[in-house]
Amino acid sequence: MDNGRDELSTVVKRTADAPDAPAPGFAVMVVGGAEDGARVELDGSRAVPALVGSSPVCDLRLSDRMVSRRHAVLEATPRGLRVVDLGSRNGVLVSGIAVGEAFLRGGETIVVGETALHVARLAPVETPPLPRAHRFGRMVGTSAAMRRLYPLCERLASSSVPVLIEGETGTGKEVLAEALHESSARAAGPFCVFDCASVSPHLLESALFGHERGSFTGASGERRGVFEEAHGGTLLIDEIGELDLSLQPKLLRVLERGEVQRVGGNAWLKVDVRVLAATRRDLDREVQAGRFRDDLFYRLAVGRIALPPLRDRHGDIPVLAAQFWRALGADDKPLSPEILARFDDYPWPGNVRELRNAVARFLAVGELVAADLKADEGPGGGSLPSTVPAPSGDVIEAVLDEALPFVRARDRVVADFERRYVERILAKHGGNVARAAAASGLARRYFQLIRARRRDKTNG
Ligand SMILES: Nc1ncnc2c1ncn2[C@@H]1O[C@H](COP(=O)(O)OP(=O)(O)OP(=O)(O)O)[C@@H](O)[C@H]1O
Repeated sequence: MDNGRDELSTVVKRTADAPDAPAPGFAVMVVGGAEDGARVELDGSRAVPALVGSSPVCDLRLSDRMVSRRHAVLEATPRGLRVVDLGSRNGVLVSGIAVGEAFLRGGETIVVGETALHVARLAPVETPPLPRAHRFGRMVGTSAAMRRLYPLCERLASSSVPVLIEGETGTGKEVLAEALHESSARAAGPFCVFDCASVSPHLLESALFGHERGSFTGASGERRGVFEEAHGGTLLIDEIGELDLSLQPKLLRVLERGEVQRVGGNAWLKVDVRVLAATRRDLDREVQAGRFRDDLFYRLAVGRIALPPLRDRHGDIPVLAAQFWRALGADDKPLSPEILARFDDYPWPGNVRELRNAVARFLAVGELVAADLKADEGPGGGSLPSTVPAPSGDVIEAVLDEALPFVRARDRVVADFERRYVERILAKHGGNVARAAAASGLARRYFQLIRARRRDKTNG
């Protein structure tokens, strides 16, 4: 497996509060101590974040023993240099005051552990014009935030290095992973997705690496793991932040050796797989908190892309809504400006997925479902249509036990309800879709849509 970190160590990350205007540039320099004079520059046009800490992955690596492995993150934003304490042991001081997060203008001194860092603002430089591309594969977006990402996506697609894709739920991490695969030299090979959150912990190892017959109770036959399935292609390990600490060294070994060992087996099997990983967690914090191994992070994040939330993609909502409107089978009539304006005003906590679902519901029902677009009800406010009956307690309990974020938990409950509902009503009507749709009181097109969505999820 290729680990061309040196060529492609670029990290592009945009944060929730970074609008489209280019950010000013800053230089942060160590003053005194073993690393006196070491500096990092944060390019305003690309908003490149930098890690400060004692870990080898850090852009500003400090040998100060009072500094945590991942102590703080620095990022150029239009509001100034953003400094965030990553939960360090000894905190971050700006001009003598302890801060969790602060925006600096330049001229300040940041103290981490016993090390002082001087912040200087750089003179503005001419920034290259944004690329004109409006999409990367199936991933659509005309906003500046998205267009800034496309050149990096192109570069990463043409290499075989592991890539870490970060972003809130529904921002399109899986779409991007597939687009990277499809634009790569591996496009003719398989694209496999493995969701660490959907497999129970005791089956994870066998699902990833396979098992030999009789290797544990219930292993009646041998089984290939997803690494073997993805041989010659790309494997997306979704929700990598959920991977149990005990399995992380095993995954690291596979990435280093390019070989897997099935559970209960002795042989090492060669696998040619490009690994992409996705997470909605802040892995920098997970590493700092000791829940994710630094060395595994280093292996996975050779390339790193953070997808911005939809609320920061200025101009993308109408483009995406129109695209979904057409793709979901609407006739030639475009979405009305009133509906687009209401979409544009909404913060979309469930991001592009929530927008797609809202368009699908609008298409099916012909009007916005009353509970949709109520931004004041908290994350995902009210996008559960009022026509959906309460799911059974066992499903809710199971989802609650997983302690997922609200939007994701709600999606799981609705998904489970939809699957069971469709199966039940189809069975009752002998598999006849027209009769099942009529009996459920849904337009046939909407019924088919739910059915296809469930099938996609089951296959995916
Ligand atoms: N930029 C985009 N262009 C077109 N469709 C998109 C885009 N981003 C997301 N989508 C659509 O939004 C939905 C959610 O996307 P996806 O599953 O890739 O999100 P995700 O970030 O992986 O979500 P999660 O973290 O919940 O797994 C899909 O239906 C996908 O097709």
